[in-house]
Amino acid sequence: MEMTSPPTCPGTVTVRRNPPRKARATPSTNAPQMPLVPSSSSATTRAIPSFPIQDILSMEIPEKPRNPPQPEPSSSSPKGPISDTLKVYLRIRPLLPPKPSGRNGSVRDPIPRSRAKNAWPQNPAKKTESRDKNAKKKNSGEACVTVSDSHSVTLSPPIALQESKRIKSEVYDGFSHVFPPESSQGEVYERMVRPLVEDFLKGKSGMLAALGPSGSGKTHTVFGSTREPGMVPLALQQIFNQSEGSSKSSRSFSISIFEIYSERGKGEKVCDLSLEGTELSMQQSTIRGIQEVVVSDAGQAESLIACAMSKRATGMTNANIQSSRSQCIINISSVAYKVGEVDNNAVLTIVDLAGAEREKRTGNQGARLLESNFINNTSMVFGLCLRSLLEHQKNPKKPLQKHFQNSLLTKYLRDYLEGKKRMALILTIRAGTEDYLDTSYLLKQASPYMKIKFNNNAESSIMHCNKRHFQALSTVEQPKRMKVGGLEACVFEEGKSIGDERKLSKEEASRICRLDVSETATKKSDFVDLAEKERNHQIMQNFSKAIWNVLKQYKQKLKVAESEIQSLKENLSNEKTRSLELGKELEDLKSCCTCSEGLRKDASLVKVYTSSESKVDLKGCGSSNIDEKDVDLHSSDLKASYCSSTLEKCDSSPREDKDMLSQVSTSDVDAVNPSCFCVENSDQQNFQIGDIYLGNGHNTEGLNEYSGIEDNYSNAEVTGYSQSHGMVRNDSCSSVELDQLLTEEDEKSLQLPPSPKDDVALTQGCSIVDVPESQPIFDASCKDLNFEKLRRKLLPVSSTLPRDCSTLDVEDGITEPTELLDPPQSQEEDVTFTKVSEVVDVPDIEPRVDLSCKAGKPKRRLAPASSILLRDFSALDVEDDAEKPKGNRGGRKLAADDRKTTQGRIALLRLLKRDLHI
Ligand SMILES: Nc1ncnc2c1ncn2[C@@H]1O[C@H](COP(=O)(O)OP(=O)(O)OP(=O)(O)O)[C@@H](O)[C@H]1O
Repeated sequence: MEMTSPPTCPGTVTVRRNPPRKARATPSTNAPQMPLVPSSSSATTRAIPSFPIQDILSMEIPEKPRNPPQPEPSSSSPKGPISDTLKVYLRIRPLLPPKPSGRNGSVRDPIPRSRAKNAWPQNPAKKTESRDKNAKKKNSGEACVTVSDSHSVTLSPPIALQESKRIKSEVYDGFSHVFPPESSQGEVYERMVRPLVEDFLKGKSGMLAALGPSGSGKTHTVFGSTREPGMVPLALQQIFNQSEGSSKSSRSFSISIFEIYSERGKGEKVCDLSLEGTELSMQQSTIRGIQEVVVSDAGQAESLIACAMSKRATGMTNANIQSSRSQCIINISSVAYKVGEVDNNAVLTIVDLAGAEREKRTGNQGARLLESNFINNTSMVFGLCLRSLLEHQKNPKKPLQKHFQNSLLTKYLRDYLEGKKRMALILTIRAGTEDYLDTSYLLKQASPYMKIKFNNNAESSIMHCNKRHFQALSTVEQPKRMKVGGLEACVFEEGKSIGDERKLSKEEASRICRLDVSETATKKSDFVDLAEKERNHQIMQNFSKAIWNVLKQYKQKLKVAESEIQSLKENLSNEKTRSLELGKELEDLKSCCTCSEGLRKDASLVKVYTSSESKVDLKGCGSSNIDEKDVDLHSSDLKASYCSSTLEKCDSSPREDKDMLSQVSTSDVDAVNPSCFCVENSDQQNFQIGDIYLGNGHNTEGLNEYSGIEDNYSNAEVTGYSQSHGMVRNDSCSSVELDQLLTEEDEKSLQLPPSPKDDVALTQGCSIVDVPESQPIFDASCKDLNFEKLRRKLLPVSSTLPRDCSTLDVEDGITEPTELLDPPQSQEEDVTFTKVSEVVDVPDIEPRVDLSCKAGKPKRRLAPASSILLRDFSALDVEDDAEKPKGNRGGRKLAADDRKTTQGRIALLRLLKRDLHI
């Protein structure tokens, strides 16, 4: 019997919580979904399909953009290319050029020159001399450029510059490849162009450009010769050979070729070189109207290009027998002619630039020199764009400069110069010592990297001249200074960091001057000044714009000012007109004023009753034509008559009533009597009243008699009007109302005796003007007189009152002027008011005031201005005036004799009248 043990229970049990993960099917694969199979192996084996290896292998994977094979991948090193889109190659032209026979086999030579007119220099002797000179230099065998390796070269200065210890060697690195002088065209093509052509055939555009100084081998490299075909023929052969060999499709290509040139340096033009050579236009980066010639084989393409090159602008210079004077651009485009095949629009562009040239090297003059300026300018702009692209590729943070806008060439090649398309640039240089500056300039401009082994003052001077171009390259160099006073003088100053400063001998200086300074100066003038000119042009343009704006603003301001001036002129004219009107008004007013002056000049007189009596009663005069009211003068009137400074014009009327006249006292100054006193208000005729005393029936003897009396009295006392007495200036007389002067209080104060003699009637013939000589007549304040109360009769002549007397109130007085002042017997009696500033001889007498008569004229009116005159008249001693009647003693004394002299007075008056022509 056999015993079996029970199965043991497992100690731990693993429980799987999460469901088993299932792998998600990959959509990209076409692998079929593998179904879930049972766990049995047989079933599983049947369910698993076989791996679709054949399907996977048959799938077409899209081709990725493939970079061209790098000949020498050394991107990690500075010696390698800095970018795939820009590759810079360097080719060194051999020092000893091949014999001319080799040149004859070039592509251009068999083609006749259609532009022989561009040949330069014209002087064959000079041409030969320059050739010999260049040959000597070339035969020197000295090289300034040595190839360090396949990516770098070393540029060594000439010996003269090395001796100065200021020109040091420079290492230029980073080239995709450096082609030594002995390199062939094929090598250049294989390494540089073939990748481009392959990419082009694969649908990728690219450009090959040759850049270098004149005569360095650009054209030779690009086009080559029959024996040494250049890049273009080699590329065409590859293109068409590969196309023919392609089994899939047959392709054709179109070729367009044009040049950018400048006639005599005036602007840039684009010319089609393919067929007719018509002028083209360019918009943005596109050439309008260019003709593309479809070629089917390499021979056809080469002949087309050869024909175009014959039309290209070329010329002879000292640097190159057949120098290119334009920028030549060849475009090879792929054209699909099979139905259904899509054109990839790839373009292979090959550019042969005109080489930068120095005047000293080329010997260009005139129009050719202008071409040189254009070429140098274009080359410089291209170099600036290239430099900017190189710096941007080294440091993407550095923005690309917009130099491409400054020339048509760079505009057209913008995409390449901005790194958007692939470009292979080959720099061609010459290795001769005489080419050192040109080579150095180009390398500084276009080499990816530069390392200066030694401090080089000459280079620093160039760097200084082109510091804007090579700022990135001058980081290592020590700051140096160099004074270049001109082509003849060359004095170097070593930087402080060097310290081993050594003074140059004259020979060294002159040699350096020959080799460096002149070259530097020329180079500066050729290359650097172009940028300076461009910058100055921009500055001046902006400056002129600013000035223009300022001028515009000033013009607007000027317009505003002119409008203001115009308005001011109008206002001024208005003011002038107004002033003229005012002047006229003033003249009118003055004419009124001049009336009084005229009165003075014309001896117009205002007759004033000068009766010294308080009241003149003509009733008894017997004068038939004198009314009582006309002569009824009060004492105040008398005073007013004095104030008016007028004197009666004496006139002895021949037909006077003798009765009346006889009653006139000798001393009477009868204002009423036409033969009374009259005083010319003119200054010229002042006379003593004593001379005009009336003498009734008296002859001159009576006058003499009177004269004797006069001795006892002053003239004023006798006559009241004497030349030697008070001169009355009534110009200052203001409005005076005499009645106001003689107020009642004044009258009382006057205490004039109410003597009946005061009221002298003419009939009594005892009216005497008793004026004391010691009393002033009137002061200057008695300007305006109120004749209203005087009841004075004015002559028509006196109707025009002086202006200053305008305030005279004569309304009441001017009632019957003619009756009073122009009696029938009287010849002329003018009573005038004296004018302002009129000097009138007024007798030094004091008017007597008949206060008794004041009661009969209670009505008094005070003019507003008279109040002022009251103050003026305050100077008048009224009390004295009141006492004046006492002074009549003389008059009375004379009155006693008047009767005796009446006849004589009349005669005297007549005489006076005759003398005065009154
Ligand atoms: N690598 C080279 N090998 C032999 N000969 C060369 C080479 N490079 C240039 N030459 C010769 O030098 C001369 C000047 O060359 P090329 O005309 O190409 O200069 P370039 O740079 O085009 O001048 P330019 O800018 O004035 O047109 C030509 O006669 C050419 O045959």
